[in-house]
Amino acid sequence: MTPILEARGLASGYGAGLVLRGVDLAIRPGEAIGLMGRNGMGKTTLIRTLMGQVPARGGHVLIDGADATAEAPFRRARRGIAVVPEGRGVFGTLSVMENLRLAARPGADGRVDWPLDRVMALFPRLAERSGHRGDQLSGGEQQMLSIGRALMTSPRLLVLDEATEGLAPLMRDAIWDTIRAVRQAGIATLVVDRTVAAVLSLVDRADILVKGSLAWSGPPERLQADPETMHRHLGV
Ligand SMILES: Nc1ncnc2c1ncn2[C@@H]1O[C@H](COP(=O)(O)OP(=O)(O)OP(=O)(O)O)[C@@H](O)[C@H]1O
Repeated sequence: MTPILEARGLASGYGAGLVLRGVDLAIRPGEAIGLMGRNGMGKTTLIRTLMGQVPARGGHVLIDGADATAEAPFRRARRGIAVVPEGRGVFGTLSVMENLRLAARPGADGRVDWPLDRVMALFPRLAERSGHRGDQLSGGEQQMLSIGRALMTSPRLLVLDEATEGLAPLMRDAIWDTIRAVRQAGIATLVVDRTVAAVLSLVDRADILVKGSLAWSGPPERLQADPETMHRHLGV
């Protein structure tokens, strides 16, 4: 199956420093991938380079097998890739409903897989607070809203960067349940999260970045059976 999104020998960085040093990674339709690695190894930079927010300095980004390395970020997003960014990206002065409506657009082939009522059904908590302003929501509710906004674009691939960071345990569980539901709906997911056990319980494959290249890739069971690798590359 042709990957939705692929990095081939991808290199990028900031200023004089190189962060990614030739990353190969592919996400196929319906796959759930855990992008893992210790702090500062380049996970967020990889997401930003895949989406075009950080320019590639070498290698290629492919979307559906076609070179997209020079494509603008909004064009990549229109091909059905939605990112829930670290830090959430909710409009604080707009209501929950307005935040969702503003994000709405049809998916890559014109389909609307996630109309407002389906998003509201996934997040009853947001439905109850539909008139509240973004900045009146708790951190977990803002995270739900951010995921809801991403779903309003009917993505084929949802990228989640630190979606559970800073949330209380119950709220974390609610976010993991949501990611599971998104997955079951057939959407591919690329998940970056510090909660290693939760990520491994969810994904089909773990890809571990070490110093800007892919150091390990395989099924979560194989990683869990290898405490040496878990400790060396993930610090657990
Ligand atoms: N805007 C920026 N300008 C300069 N350097 C940056 C910038 N963003 C990240 N870096 C540096 O790039 C390296 C990789 O950071 P990145 O955020 O991609 O790592 P990460 O694996 O996502 O880690 P974390 O879990 O800490 O976010 C780090 O050394 C970081 O300091």
